[in-house]
Amino acid sequence: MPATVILEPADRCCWDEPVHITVHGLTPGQRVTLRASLRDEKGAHFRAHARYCADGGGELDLARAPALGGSFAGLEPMGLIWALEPEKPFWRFLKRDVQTPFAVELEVLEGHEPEPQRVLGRAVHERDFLRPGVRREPVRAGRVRATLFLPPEPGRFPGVVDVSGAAGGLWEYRASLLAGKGFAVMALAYYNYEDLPKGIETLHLEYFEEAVNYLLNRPEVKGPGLGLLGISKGGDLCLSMASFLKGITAATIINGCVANIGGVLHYKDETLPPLSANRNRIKVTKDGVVDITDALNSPLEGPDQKSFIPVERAECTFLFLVGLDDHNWKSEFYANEASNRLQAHGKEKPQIICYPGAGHCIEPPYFPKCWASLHALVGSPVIWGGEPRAHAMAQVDAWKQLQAFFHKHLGGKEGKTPTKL
Ligand SMILES: CCCCCCCCCCCCCCCCCCCC(=O)SCCNC(=O)CCNC(=O)[C@H](O)C(C)(C)COP(=O)(O)OP(=O)(O)OC[C@H]1O[C@@H](n2cnc3c(N)ncnc32)[C@H](O)[C@@H]1OP(=O)(O)O
Repeated sequence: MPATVILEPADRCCWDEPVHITVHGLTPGQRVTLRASLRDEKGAHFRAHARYCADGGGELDLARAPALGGSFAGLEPMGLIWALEPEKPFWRFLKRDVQTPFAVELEVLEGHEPEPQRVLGRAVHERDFLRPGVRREPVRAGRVRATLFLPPEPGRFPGVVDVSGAAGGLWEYRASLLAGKGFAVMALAYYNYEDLPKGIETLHLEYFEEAVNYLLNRPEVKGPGLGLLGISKGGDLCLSMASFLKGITAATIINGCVANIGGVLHYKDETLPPLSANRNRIKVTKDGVVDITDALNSPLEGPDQKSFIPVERAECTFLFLVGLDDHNWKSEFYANEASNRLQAHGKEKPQIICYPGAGHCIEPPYFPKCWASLHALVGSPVIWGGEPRAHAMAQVDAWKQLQAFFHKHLGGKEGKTPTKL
């Protein structure tokens, strides 16, 4: 008997939203395997599968039925998405063009055998990166190279600058999704994009200042200050922006470093050198992948203190989101040191939310965790850390927390989101 896959919302939703999957038309207690697959824009295949049993009425509801094994186990209504794994080694799940969705193919297969079985039902679920009506506007203003995303409704919105990690380019997926939640978000490129510097060796905060002023002057942006959202290298850039520039009200740092990283940062007559590293502390795992967790020197010792970002100069409120299994570097230590420095100077204690089992790449909800991939500054694959389920839960919570934080400090909805972890 053919089975019917029912999706709610039907056919499509935004990538950061859950989808409710049920299967109708099975026999009571029937053993089936559900399989999800997706092809990214470079043609790389991602797959996940899980074994289930239908209930006494021949229905399978992923919100009620635990998976009995496969890519994950237990009650995981979104497991088929967050547990997607690349076929290609060291491949990372990324979205390059936010104007097109990812199509997830779902199949219901007969039985629990590991080999392919008869297909009982099938559905395609499209997951969008632009909520209907969200406006996408490329920004080429002065030196600024960015993309601005505006919510569909007319009005003025809390403004956020989104700064990605090292590797450069212009990554829009976080900004486009966040604009769907009522923010005016500018994804900002800062190197390796169009006519911007090719490398990270020398950056000038004046560029970021120009971007901040551009966004603040947009009529759609509710002032008086902006939010900053930075991950990894983007995190230390946001700390520097908050410390040196005017017009910043709130900053969320996802697994950032409290010291300047990768290249020299200049602002007017001040310079922050990059934190130095010791290659002898780089480990190679049993799979032959590089683990750089311990490579960087401490920003509390010797000449490396010059790289410590003077966060005490910042006038804004901070939220640090930390993966406790970050293998890129010591994010918890850096967040605590930022907090210590702020408090030592009489500043407000920042909120630090730590996620056990979460790795370095804390992305929007349901992004499959990447085990290891090419690290632009290292030149070889590095492990990012994170246990898949804990990492997936952290991404859902972090997404809620950063929205609540920005709404609280930039306007819009009030309130604190209690962490579920
Ligand atoms: C034993 C060896 C020892 C080595 C020693 C080295 C010592 C150095 C000292 C180390 C000190 C440690 C210092 C730590 C400092 C860390 C500071 C930085 C912290 C961060 O910011 S980490 C965050 C990383 N960045 C991001 O998250 C942004 C996302 N972008 C990316 O990851 C990259 O841009 C990406 C996807 C790898 C490449 O994108 P792009 O440039 O657009 O891609 P191309 O098409 O041009 O391809 C280039 C290259 O990348 C491969 N590629 C493309 N897509 C992917 C993908 N989805 N997943 C994995 N790999 C991908 C592609 O195949 C190309 O590779 P080639 O080999 O073919 O050139």
